[in-house]
Amino acid sequence: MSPDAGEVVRCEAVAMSFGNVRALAGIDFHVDAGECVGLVGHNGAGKSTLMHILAGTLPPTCGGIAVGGTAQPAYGVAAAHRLGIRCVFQELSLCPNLTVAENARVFHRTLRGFGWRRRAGALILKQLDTIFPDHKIQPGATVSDLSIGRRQMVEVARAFTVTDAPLRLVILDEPTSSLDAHTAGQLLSFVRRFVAGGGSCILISHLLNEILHHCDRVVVLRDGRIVAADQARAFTRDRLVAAMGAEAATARPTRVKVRQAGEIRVLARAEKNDGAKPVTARAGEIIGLAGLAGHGQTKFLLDVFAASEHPADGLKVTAPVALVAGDRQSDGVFPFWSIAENIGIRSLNRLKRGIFLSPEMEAEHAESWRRRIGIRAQDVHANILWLSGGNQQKVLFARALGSDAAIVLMDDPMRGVDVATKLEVYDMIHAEAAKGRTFIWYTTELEELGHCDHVYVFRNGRIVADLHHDELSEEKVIQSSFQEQRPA
Ligand SMILES: Nc1ncnc2c1ncn2[C@@H]1O[C@H](COP(=O)(O)OP(=O)(O)OP(=O)(O)O)[C@@H](O)[C@H]1O
Repeated sequence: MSPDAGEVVRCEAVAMSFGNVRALAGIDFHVDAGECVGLVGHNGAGKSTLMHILAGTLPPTCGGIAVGGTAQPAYGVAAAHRLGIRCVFQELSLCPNLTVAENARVFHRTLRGFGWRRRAGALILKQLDTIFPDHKIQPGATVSDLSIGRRQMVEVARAFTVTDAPLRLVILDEPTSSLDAHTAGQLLSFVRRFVAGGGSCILISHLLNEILHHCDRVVVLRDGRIVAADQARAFTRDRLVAAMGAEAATARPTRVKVRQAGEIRVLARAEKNDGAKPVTARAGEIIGLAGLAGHGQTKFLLDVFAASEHPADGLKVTAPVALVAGDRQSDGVFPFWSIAENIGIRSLNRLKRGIFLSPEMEAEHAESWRRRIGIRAQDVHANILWLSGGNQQKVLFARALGSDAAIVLMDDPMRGVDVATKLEVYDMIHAEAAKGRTFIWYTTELEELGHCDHVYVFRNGRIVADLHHDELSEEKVIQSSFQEQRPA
């Protein structure tokens, strides 16, 4: 490897296999100082694996890594940190039982001695203020009490904090997947400021507009190989999608036929005794929940879910419910179970022979969904954690859609799902709604609201707008997200 002054990191012929799964098939990849490189590819293409190798958390099966032009034969987490390479992983890595400040301290071992907690708090707060000026996160807050969006903000801010070690490259693996459009915009403009100041970033995202508008160069991975690499301005969305191998992934019209009122009614209030309008969802309706992240949408979904089991004040649910969790790490995936068990858990009654669960029926059920929703796994008996993040999310869809639930609650469910799969899932949602299934869908991706019959916008736990499909626009949703509710 020849030294290059402007080069931050380079890997040559890097390959990685997990058993007989080849995640990377020999990759040459580099990042220069002062550039943001976008990395895209289908679910399971190998993006996170490459990032783990660059962050030193996974040693490659073969190939070499050089930092600043110097080969690093003994590369690992400590070396990466010392050399200024940080990573914000897709599955967040904060310690949930520690505070925000304590999590910052874990990263910076020099923060010790008298007053370390205050100094760690000040450090992370300064970075949060810089990246997300209106974050409202307290350094003393326990991480498990924060919403997934706020945890993502802390994780991002922590990666950019500096004490004694240098900071040269920050790898961001789907950093906006749990952020609303406003907060995602703040992060992406900060990334541009960071690279303008000479820092470097790798940005992984399934939101291709983020890649096209905020990266200097784009690299496309497909089945563990680089299939395209060029300046961002040389790509169009269609060229990116085609390079990813998703021929069918052209945008389709999102207009949905507004259906007649049916017999299933979900009647709920966003917050008890607050005078807000009730949410009504009828059979076959696709209802959107919007607004800035953390303004009560997830709580509302969880309240509906709980009310389907136990009657609750002001909340009436008259049909079986399934939930697609957005925070798969804490609420969705059973980590010690196989893919088949994770898919079948919501359908146990239908997978029994006599009184016992039939492993064959469970495997058949999972196999049919593996094919239908394109879960990239060699075997449904494999542990779910062997799947890439997006493929784990597909398992959660399969669990809900394959169940008998008449109402499917979706908590920002497309986190980490690739473009082609998203379009397939949208089609499935429309087909299922046409058959009478009801969807209540919280999304941080504004364009997904176009699939909904109508949309409730949340602010501070209350519904501040009820927008019908025909009057829906991004501006109206954003405007309502920032407006306080008028007195009823
Ligand atoms: N710990 C593991 N054990 C077994 N297989 C793994 C493991 N981690 C990743 N893989 C496999 O390696 C391949 C690449 O996965 P990777 O997570 O790098 O994909 P990705 O491009 O990041 O996908 P996504 O967009 O879904 O996050 C996949 O086939 C995945 O199943």
